Amino acid sequence: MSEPWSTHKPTAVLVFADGTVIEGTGAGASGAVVAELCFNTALTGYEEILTDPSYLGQIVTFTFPHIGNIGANDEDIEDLAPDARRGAVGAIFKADITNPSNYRSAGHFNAWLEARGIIAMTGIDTRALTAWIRENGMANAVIAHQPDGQFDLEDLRRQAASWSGLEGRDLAIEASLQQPAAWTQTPWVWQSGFGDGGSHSAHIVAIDYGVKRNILRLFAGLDCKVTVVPAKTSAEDILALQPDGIFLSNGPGDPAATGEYAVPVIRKLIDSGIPVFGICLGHQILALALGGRTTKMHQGHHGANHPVKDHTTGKVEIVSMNHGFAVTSDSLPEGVEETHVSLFDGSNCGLRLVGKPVFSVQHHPEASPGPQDSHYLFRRFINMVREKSGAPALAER
Ligand SMILES: NC(=O)CC[C@H](N)C(=O)O
Repeated sequence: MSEPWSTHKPTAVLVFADGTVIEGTGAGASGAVVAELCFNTALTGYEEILTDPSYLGQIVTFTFPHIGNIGANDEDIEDLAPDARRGAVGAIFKADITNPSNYRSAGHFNAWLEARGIIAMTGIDTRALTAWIRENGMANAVIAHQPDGQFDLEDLRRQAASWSGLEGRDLAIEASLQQPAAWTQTPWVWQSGFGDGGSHSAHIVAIDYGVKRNILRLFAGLDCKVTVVPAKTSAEDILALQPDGIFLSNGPGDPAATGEYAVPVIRKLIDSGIPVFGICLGHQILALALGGRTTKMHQGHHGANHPVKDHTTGKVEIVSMNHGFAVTSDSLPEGVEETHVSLFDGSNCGLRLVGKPVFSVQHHPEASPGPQDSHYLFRRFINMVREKSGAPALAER
């Protein structure tokens, strides 16, 4: 038979270093980008996921089949600089993107992807691809979208093969703000939207390795004045701001690479006696500062339904996760206690420095997207701050 079965030409490809090519339909921005391929199993919050700066250098495969059908808006962006395009560089979906249907939508998701420079493809069996990542690990790959369907596959394969990957890469410096900034917005509330922080009971200085907005909102919502400072700010400059608490943010890339400049700063801040709280990358770098080690994970944790146990209370919380590196539990030195553990694989999810107001978690207590079980950690931190000033403690839950 000489007639082709289909005249459909793929307008997007995912190309692996070994030459494997997965064909699909292009969406979002056109072009090609090499990155690490990971998956996210959350059912909601695609806009928050794609704008989480921790995803810089990664392509996100969504296991949930319908992505984009509630459109896009400016309110659900997690990146601090909304136009800076720091976040996931590529995205893979099962279903084609439909017209938006939601009262909060301000535009079509495809146009939003394009404006943010995110290269995407649809028509992929994303659950099968996720099963493949689970077996084989997070691979380096090129995602390419060309409306005319013309691809130089050998060139794309070479790009995938020659990319050195995320290990050893400091991406926090790319995700971080260049100048200090004040943050006042409080969390979104049904029917009234975001609020603005008022009187201030404490000053939190957040070191920005790629911070998510909802973290800052939760601090502002707990009556804190919030100042965000760039990743390379010195301990002296941070202390000059007279913080009551110091926050170490989430962020992209390898904690070991970022730790090179962050660790000496964090050690000095711990010595100052001011309470310190870290999330995700901030947790990993804090572990390094305390003498622990981090490793690259096989498939990472990316989703919104991960069970984590808090050893302090014995309670299990369902959490939002997004990490591809982890703190090695047995590397934690004496005096540093493991406080949280993943019930999926037993990996470390939290630590505290015994006798000091210093602790951190691997998961994302701010959620966005995800369950709010871990919001109590913000109150735990603020209580450390309040204890120092003699203010009465907030209820943790
Ligand atoms: N969300 C984060 O802060 C991620 C931390 C780090 N980049 C990792 O992948 O493990």
